[in-house]
Amino acid sequence: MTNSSGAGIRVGVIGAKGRMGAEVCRAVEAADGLRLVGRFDHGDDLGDLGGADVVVEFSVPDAAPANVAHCVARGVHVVVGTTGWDDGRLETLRRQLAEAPPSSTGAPVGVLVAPNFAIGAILMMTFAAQAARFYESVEVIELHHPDKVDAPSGTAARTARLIAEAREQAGAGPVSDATTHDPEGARGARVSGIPVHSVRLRGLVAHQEVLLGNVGEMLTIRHDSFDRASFMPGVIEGVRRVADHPGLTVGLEHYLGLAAP
Ligand SMILES: NC(=O)C1=CN([C@@H]2O[C@H](COP(=O)(O)OP(=O)(O)OC[C@H]3O[C@@H](n4cnc5c(N)ncnc54)[C@H](OP(=O)(O)O)[C@@H]3O)[C@@H](O)[C@H]2O)C=CC1
Ligand SMILES: O=C(O)C1=N[C@H](C(=O)O)C[C@H](O)C1
Repeated sequence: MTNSSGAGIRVGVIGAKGRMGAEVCRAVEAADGLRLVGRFDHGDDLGDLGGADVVVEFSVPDAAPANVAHCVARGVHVVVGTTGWDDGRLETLRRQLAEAPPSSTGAPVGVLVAPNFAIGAILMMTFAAQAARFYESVEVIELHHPDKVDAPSGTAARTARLIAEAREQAGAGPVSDATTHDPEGARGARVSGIPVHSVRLRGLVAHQEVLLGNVGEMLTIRHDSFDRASFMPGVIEGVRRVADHPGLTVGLEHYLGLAAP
């Protein structure tokens, strides 16, 4: 995409003072053909978004829907990394997109909501969904830094959902679990019927294991982000391609040929 003036893609960042937002600002400034035109954070007036063609949103789950709605209502494409997009929020966003004005090039607005931009995490989710139907037991363990405000992680919630969908399509039954007494919640959360366990530990960044078990064997699929740099190629790819994907896309895998279009 180039904008109407042909001067590359003008990019705004919401949540620009945060851990991810600051990293995204650096990555945009270093990327060919992208120009950082606005940094916005808590309390800032988003206004005309600095004239951005594409906004990258990394704030907090309770703020992201209003920020994205602001962009969409102004015909600005959005790449969203913030978590918390349940079915209700996604449905509201679809309605907002249906009523949105066209973008600056006249094309319909595109929004990409991606729970994880790291290529390895996307592959982990894809592999887990492929493997899920072959195993009696599946559990997800996500491990993150202790400053993270949401649990389970957006990636774990998405992984559990993809696993559950794959199992349902294959006619696999519920995962085995004889537990009848768990007053402290030691068995973790159930997301789409899949047990999910959240660890918060100083020193960690973002990590996940999917454990799949059968009689006599276990398959472990693990991904580690040791540095937030791991998310940047995916974010930049999203910025470059979001205008070619009108409407709502959930998951960067749809831009990478890893999922049905
Ligand atoms: N999709 C992916 O690949 C990844 C997603 N994430 C997700 O991204 C989100 C941000 O993570 P992280 O950067 O670590 O969090 P941070 O807390 O470091 O950053 C969030 C920033 O957003 C600001 N903020 C709060 N409210 C608003 C608002 N209404 N408008 C604009 N900015 C606001 C915060 O300001 P203040 O602190 O002053 O409130 C803070 O500067 C989380 O949901 C996280 O799970 C994280 C990593 C990768
Ligand atoms: O808060 C984080 O750090 C992360 N959030 C995303 C999530 O909740 O899945 C992506 C990644 O795990 C890092």
